[in-house]
Amino acid sequence: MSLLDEAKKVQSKAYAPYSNFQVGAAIRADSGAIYTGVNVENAAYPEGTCAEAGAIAAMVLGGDTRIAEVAVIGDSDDPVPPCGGCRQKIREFAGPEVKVSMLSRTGKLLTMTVGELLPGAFTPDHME
Ligand SMILES: O=c1ccn([C@H]2C[C@H](O)[C@@H](CO)O2)c(=O)[nH]1
Ligand SMILES: [Zn+2]
Repeated sequence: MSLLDEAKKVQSKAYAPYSNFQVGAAIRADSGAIYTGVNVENAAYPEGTCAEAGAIAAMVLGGDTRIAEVAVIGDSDDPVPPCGGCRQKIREFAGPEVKVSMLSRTGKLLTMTVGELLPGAFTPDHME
């Protein structure tokens, strides 16, 4: 199954009663393992979490810390890009060359690199 199919498979498990905007994300780690996540909203709106964040948490729990590829699917007519916070979260575990594939509900596909999504990023390298 493709990484986009993995994201699609979990999308309907999203808990999004406030926005009604269900998002599924899938990460392939360098190890080859696949991790998925969905957005989980909260009555206290700012406490909601993104699908990408859920997939990253699952990845870390699974023992992986390097991302090889990311896929995101949203309920929109246009491909759903990761929010700013998720771009930073992804960059922590992915180099600028890593591809992020974004799919709309209508099947439109957009692929960008992490470096294109977050140019000039503050990265772990800056902490050395
Ligand atoms: O890439 C994205 C964009 C949005 N959302 C979620 C956050 C919120 O629950 C809902 C509407 O913004 O979609 C994600 O999970 N990932
Ligand atoms: Zn986000």
